[in-house]
Amino acid sequence: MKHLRYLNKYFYKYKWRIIPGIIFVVISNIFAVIPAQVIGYAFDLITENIQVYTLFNGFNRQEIIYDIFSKTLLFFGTLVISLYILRGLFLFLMRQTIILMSRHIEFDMKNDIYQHYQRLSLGFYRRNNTGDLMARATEDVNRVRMYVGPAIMYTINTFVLSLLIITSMFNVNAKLAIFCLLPLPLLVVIIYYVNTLIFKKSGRIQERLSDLSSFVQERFSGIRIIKSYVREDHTRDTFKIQSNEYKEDSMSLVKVSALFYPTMLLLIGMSTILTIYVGGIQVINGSITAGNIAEFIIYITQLTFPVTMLGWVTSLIQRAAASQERINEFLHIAPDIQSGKQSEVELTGNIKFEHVNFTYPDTGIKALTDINFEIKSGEFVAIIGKTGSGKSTLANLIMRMYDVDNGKIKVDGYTLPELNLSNYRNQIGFVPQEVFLFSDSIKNNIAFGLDSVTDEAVYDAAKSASVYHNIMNFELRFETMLGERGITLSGGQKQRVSIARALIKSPKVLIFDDCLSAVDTKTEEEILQNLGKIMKDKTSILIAHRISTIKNADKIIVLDEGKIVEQGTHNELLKLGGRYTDLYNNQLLEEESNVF
Ligand SMILES: Nc1ncnc2c1ncn2[C@@H]1O[C@H](COP(=O)(O)OP(=O)(O)OP(=O)(O)O)[C@@H](O)[C@H]1O
Repeated sequence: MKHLRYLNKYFYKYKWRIIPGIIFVVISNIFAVIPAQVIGYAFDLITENIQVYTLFNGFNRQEIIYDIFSKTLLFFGTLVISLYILRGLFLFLMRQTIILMSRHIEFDMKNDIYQHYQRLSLGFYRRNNTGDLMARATEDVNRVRMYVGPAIMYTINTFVLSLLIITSMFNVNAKLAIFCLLPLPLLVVIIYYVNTLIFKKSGRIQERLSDLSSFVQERFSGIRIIKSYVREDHTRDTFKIQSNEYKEDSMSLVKVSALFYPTMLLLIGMSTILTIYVGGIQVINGSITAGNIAEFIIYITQLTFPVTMLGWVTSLIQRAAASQERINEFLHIAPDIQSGKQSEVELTGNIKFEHVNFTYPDTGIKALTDINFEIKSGEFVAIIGKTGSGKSTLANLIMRMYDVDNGKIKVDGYTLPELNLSNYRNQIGFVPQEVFLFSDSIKNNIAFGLDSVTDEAVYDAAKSASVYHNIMNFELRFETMLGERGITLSGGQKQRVSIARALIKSPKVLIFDDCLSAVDTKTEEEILQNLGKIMKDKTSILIAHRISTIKNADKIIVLDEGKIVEQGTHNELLKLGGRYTDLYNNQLLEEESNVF
């Protein structure tokens, strides 16, 4: 329960909704109790009037009595209807304040959670799967909303109504009140247990459904693989098994729900029978009137719904507490990467690694060992090495996606943790190894890193990335949609759009993480030439596998198993006759064999 305390700040924020809400609940319940008393009174009046009417049998006064009698009845009827209309009005106002407040809180919470998620570092996203992140921001928030809205509203409502009704009942007759209320606690307990069971079962159904939809989503995304490996039948069978589990769970829920209403009706029926039986004896004794029985029966009917709600509300609160605990678990995670205190600086692009060691926190894989090098501002530096040698890790460390274990990375003399993170990252153009394009137009994908942009700037960036002509060949040109409902770009086109996205920022430092792999050598050369012009006097770091891509670099760093094994220019490294020369010779051999 303590987890729900987190919500108090929202209640405080919306106090001017919840306070009137409570007042409306009280008023609406007063208008629920008064009609029962009026009906009881009218009931007694009817019995008395009928007696008087029969007394005047044969006299012409009987007509006048009949007239008075029907007018009184009409008056009571109108009164009851007016009272119920007023109750309806206040019920409407109660919902308008409390349920609306719950929607505001839901909105605030979703925004807070989303904002917090964005601040968390890459490690967090690796540790938690997307489905879980989404579930906490949607389903869990929804369960908490059921607490801040309906649960609170019904709790106050049940409390106020029960208080008013029980007081009125005891005012009429204590003995009858006790008999009448006797089955109700049993009803609360049963409803609580049945509801918990229903929630547990529907939770499981929810899980099954989300497993089923993830399964279907993944299989549809991989439909090409399924078809090429002729696994349609196998996939259909797996779907059937999962679908069957969902069906079984749903059937079991239906059984429990089917028991719910009959049990409830049985207990209410018992309460009514007890009231009539005990009340009947009291009427014969003369301690209450027949009208009181009518009044009590209305009370029972009115109490039924709130009492049913009590069991429901208890399970709602339990579920909300569990959901809030899950939400809090993420909200209390502090970002691993904290921005530095240094005010914004304009980078010149001097990067220095001093004895840097780095181990991935989740896997314990030591990716970099004692890395030392310096990139002077304006240099073009290439990083090469076998797969898994730590090249992307190096790029990630420069982007400060992770912090180093020990050693220092200095940029323009500042260590990375000193720098203002957004200001720093904003000045770097990063093209990751795995291209990611949003389901949006090509133009918006290129302009992604900027708040405002001109068409010209987008065209220039596309030209520099040598993708302009490809885009112009599409019917909608730069407005062409990418992603699920749009077109699919080729691997090389995707890489070039991703490069254009980095170039449009006119970054001070540019990092290309093996993003020319799907581009043919002629286009690659063109891009590199454009880059030479754009990045003149700015720092460029290029991670590549092909020596042809990097041979003109000012410095080439050769990595192997997380260590720098060689560094120098192309010619210097060839002279060394070491690892770089081996790579060079291997690639020459490959090219020659390709020719034949
Ligand atoms: N996010 C991660 N979490 C844990 N370990 C990782 C992560 N990313 C990479 N590694 C590990 O770190 C090591 C270096 O990987 P890295 O991606 O830096 O290599 P690379 O040289 O870029 O390889 P490639 O040329 O294949 O892209 C590998 O052993 C890899 O398994």
